[in-house]
Amino acid sequence: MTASIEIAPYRLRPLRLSDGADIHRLVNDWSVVRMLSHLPFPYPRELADRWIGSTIQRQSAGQAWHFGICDDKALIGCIGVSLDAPGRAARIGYWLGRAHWGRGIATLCVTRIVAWAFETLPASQILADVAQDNPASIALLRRLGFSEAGRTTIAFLSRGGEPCPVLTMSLARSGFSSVAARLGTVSAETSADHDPGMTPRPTGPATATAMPAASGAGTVPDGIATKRPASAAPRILLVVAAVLVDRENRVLIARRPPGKPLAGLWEFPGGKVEHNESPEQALIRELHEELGVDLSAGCIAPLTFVSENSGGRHLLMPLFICRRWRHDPVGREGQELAWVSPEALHAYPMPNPDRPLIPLLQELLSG
Ligand SMILES: Nc1nc2c([nH]c(=O)n2[C@H]2C[C@H](O)[C@@H](COP(=O)(O)OP(=O)(O)OP(=O)(O)O)O2)c(=O)[nH]1
Repeated sequence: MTASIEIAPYRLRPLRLSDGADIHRLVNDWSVVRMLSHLPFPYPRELADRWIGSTIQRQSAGQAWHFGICDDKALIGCIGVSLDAPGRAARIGYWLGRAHWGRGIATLCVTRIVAWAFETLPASQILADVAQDNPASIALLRRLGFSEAGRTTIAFLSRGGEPCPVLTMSLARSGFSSVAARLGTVSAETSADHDPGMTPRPTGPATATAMPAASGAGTVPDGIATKRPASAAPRILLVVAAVLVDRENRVLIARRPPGKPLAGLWEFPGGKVEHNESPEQALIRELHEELGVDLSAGCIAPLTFVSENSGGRHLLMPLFICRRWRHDPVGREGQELAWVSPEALHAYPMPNPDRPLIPLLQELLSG
């Protein structure tokens, strides 16, 4: 499941079926809905539920990722990305309830989701379609490095089907560094934009428009924002993983579920290290979330690490080994699990960075 993303004081989290009433209340507002091409106005309550259902399906299919934007009290908007079929381009869309405009929230969220998309998805560019009469959103995207890639006309359902001129803005993966640099500088307090921030297609809660995310280039561990010069090396994606070894010296691997990048490949259980977490804390959390396993009273020892640059991002993955834990591992996120002898690991397709680990484990655990 896609994790929540903290961008204090806000939180981006996957949408839930129970968000329907909030989404309806926020979107059924002319000043918001007029910038969303595929929503009728008035916006019927049941369309919000249908849209949330469709976003959940699209995420499972690995087509789109939508997040609710939440403050400390409630959901205040949505943001998401959808991938085109070849996985080359991701489209971003977002909207905020009117009461939340003008505080830099859209800038903060779009910046973070662009970073997330480039670190997570395979797209080489991110696109945004913006009504030409939405200057605040156009300005926001320009500030983040987007430039005009084309002009078209889209019939806006919200405006009674009226054809409206739309700008397609794009940001290439190679331009990502300038966005990433802003991650360390943009805050809700310091960035005062007008952010009605809405691009018409992607995030509208009426029809199931997908939100994608891009892939493996610039990489920021979720929640870790650092400043760096635009020309610096790729960002580090800090992931922690464990080799759980049973009494027969078999190791546990998990299959990445549909909807995740690298779906279908087998990996060592683990995940991204979050802000303010040590690798050990992240490992204990991830294995509890993913497998229901309790490592806290066990013994986890550093084994080796992976350091590999691929597709513009740099994966740094401390790998721990563990022989004692509480509770039997179960695939709590629907992922397939397998206990495999080190000699048999070659038969399981794994992400490229894991391949050098196989001979190491064979040497360590066999014979
Ligand atoms: N856990 C794990 N990740 C690996 C391995 N090899 C490898 O390249 N990776 C990469 C795949 C992903 O790009 C990244 C892990 O990120 P992830 O998205 O699965 O992390 P997560 O569990 O926090 O996922 P999510 O909640 O954000 O969806 O590390 C491995 O052996 N184990």
